[in-house]
Amino acid sequence: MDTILAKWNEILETVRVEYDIMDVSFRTWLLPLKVYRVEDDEITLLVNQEQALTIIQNKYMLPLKVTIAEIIGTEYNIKFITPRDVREIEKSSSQSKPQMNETIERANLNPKYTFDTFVVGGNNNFAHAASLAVAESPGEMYNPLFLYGGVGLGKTHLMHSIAHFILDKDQNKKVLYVTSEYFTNELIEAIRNGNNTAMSKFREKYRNIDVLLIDDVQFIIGKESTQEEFFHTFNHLHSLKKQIIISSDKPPKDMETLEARLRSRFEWGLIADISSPDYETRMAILRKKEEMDGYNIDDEIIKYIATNIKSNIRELEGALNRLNALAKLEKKEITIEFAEEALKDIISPDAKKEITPELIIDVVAEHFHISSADIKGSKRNSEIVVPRQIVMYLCRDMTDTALKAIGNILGKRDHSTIIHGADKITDEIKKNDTLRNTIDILKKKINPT
Ligand SMILES: Nc1ncnc2c1ncn2[C@@H]1O[C@H](COP(=O)(O)OP(=O)(O)OP(=O)(O)O)[C@@H](O)[C@H]1O
Repeated sequence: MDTILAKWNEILETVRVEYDIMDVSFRTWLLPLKVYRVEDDEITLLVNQEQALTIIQNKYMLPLKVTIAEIIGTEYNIKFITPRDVREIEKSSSQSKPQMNETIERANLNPKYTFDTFVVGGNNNFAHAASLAVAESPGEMYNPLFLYGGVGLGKTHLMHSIAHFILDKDQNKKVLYVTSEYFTNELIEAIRNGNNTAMSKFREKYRNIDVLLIDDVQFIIGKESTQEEFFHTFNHLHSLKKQIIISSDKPPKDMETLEARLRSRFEWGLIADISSPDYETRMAILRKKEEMDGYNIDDEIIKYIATNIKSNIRELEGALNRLNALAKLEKKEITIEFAEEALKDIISPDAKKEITPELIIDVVAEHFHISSADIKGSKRNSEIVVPRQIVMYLCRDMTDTALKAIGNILGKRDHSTIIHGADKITDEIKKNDTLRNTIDILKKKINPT
């Protein structure tokens, strides 16, 4: 497009001279033409007045085609459109975009998690190849595809990549990504409703699907009715050759307390692991992230992060974000000393193992897709208040930290506020199965054993 635009005046002038076009004709027919689009071997030109279309097509199409080939060195087809066509094109593209966005939203996908943004390295190349194979022919090759690996190593990213790939090829495919926690909570709700309609709605949702992605399946261990329901969902989809993709923190054979019939089904298809990335892959991931987010950080700093954060890609990315945010906030340059100070909590090997209120705040914030600052802050909407009370409950339950200290960390709150918040959750858990399930999962996330 740029080359054509840059040479457009020269092209018109050449047509005028070589085809001996009178001034008045030149100004009437050729000068108002605008380059609308250049795609592959076709140039689309916008004709401002519908009445001019036939004349331009008949008289000037060939001269333009020949001159463009002479000047640019490539032969293009020339197409003409009118403002009315442009309106149609823009209307239909603005309709198809939200449609795709809606499809992605309905499937529960993160638009950023695609194969394009996934860095392939020695730690994940098998899982990546298996995912690509499944994406290319869902339901045919490996069913289920079982991806496993430690925390923050890219399982979710790969699962979403498969889903995007399938939807890009066929927007009408019914694709659904859910965490096993979400599946469990929906099931609890359906059961709690106590009527057949709720249960059949639940079943219809999960069985009327082409591709089902279930993340973090380890959290259904010990939940009998969830395992039972998932077992039937699995059988139903599998028998119809619908693709199932599962992720977990460990391979099926190590999920000892999972029902045996589910464990054996998880082993039917292909099992692929993702391990910790090596240094080169960590560097490549950081560079990709830097490029995508438009950061400009010294190579020395990138190497420092890649050398020191080894086992969790989420932390690797988090370190880069944190450096960038802090540098902006404090209006400082990112030097090695700055990075050392800013990342000391992440990099210090022992700091992470201990269960601290800070760790609890981070895990709860991530779980509820809010920021740690919100939890410590003063917002009072329920999206924040409930996670904040959960933090109070978990800090009291899982750490020895004094209530006063918990209060201080949580934005200088009084110790009676902490007691009140924690008690509220203790009471609520007794009557609310969904909350109990969430607390259960949060505890496992905070203290995976
Ligand atoms: N190979 C990779 N290339 C680019 N980004 C990656 C890669 N692997 C992981 N990431 C990024 O690291 C972050 C964590 O990845 P993801 O959430 O997929 O991990 P996970 O294994 O599902 O973690 P969890 O066990 O907590 O569910 C994401 O932002 C993801 O985009």
